[in-house]
Amino acid sequence: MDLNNKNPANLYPEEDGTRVLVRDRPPGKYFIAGGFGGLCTTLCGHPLDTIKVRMQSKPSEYRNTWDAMFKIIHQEGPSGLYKGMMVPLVGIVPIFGLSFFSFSLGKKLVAKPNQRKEDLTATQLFLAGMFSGLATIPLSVPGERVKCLLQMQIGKKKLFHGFMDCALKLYRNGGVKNLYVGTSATILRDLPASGVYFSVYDILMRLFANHFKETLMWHSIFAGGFAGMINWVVAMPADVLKSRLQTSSMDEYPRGMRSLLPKILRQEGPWALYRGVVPIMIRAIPANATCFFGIEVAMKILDSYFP
Ligand SMILES: CC(=O)O[C@H](CC(=O)[O-])C[N+](C)(C)C
Repeated sequence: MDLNNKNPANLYPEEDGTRVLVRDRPPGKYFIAGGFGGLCTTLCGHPLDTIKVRMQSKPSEYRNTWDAMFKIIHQEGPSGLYKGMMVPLVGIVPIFGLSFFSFSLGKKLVAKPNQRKEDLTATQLFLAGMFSGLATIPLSVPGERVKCLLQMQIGKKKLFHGFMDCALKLYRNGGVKNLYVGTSATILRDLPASGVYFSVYDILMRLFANHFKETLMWHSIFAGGFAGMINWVVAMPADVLKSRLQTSSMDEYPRGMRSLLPKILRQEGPWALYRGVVPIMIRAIPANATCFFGIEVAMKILDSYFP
């Protein structure tokens, strides 16, 4: 699909025709399109996310990705892979919306006076991405806490009956603090990971635009899949800490990461910080490629209604 067809809504050549510029859109459009991208990401990537959380939180039970997948399907049926999906479906849409919205806002904040968005340096894009990661923390920490706990429920006797029940039980049993278990680990994960995610995507799209003079749908899908992979290479160690903290009780690790990290390194070695990397990498490419595919489609629709 040519993103440039008929009305060049999102891309247009500079006067001398040598470069292609990305048109600036209002941040509200990024919120809606980003939310739709989040929906595509969840539908495509949730089963592998469940395998990752299980492997990270119960390492002794699952030998590898396939072992985890077969055990879950054998013991709980295929629906076991979709456990806890209601939270991302309800939560990821606004989180991704906010994430793409605040990245576009972050680009405005880091731009020097008269500097065009297209001329932002890699460092500026990284900072705008970190800003986006920070903006989503208030929503993503409780969302991840509930999602991880639901994904870890095994067997018939269920402690939590859905995401509202889980959120309410956590709140009644420890207040807001209980919902925000794992905040530091999530900050450590999302700030640098969002920084690389958005900067890698934007730089790749710029390279494509300069090389091909127009940007096609597959460029966006490729750049999104690649950005998703790099995002997780950076995010993994903090993600392991986050998953362990968020699937434990409030008093298990009283000093949070400072209690957990030395314990993991002592008992399991540094490679434990990359536990779950296989399912997350298998997930990252299609999940983020579909995310950016969804965003491009949503943007095209929005541009045709609100040029
Ligand atoms: C940690 C995370 O959710 O990363 C997102 C990519 C993915 O694979 O889900 C990226 N981002 C939060 C920046 C939208």
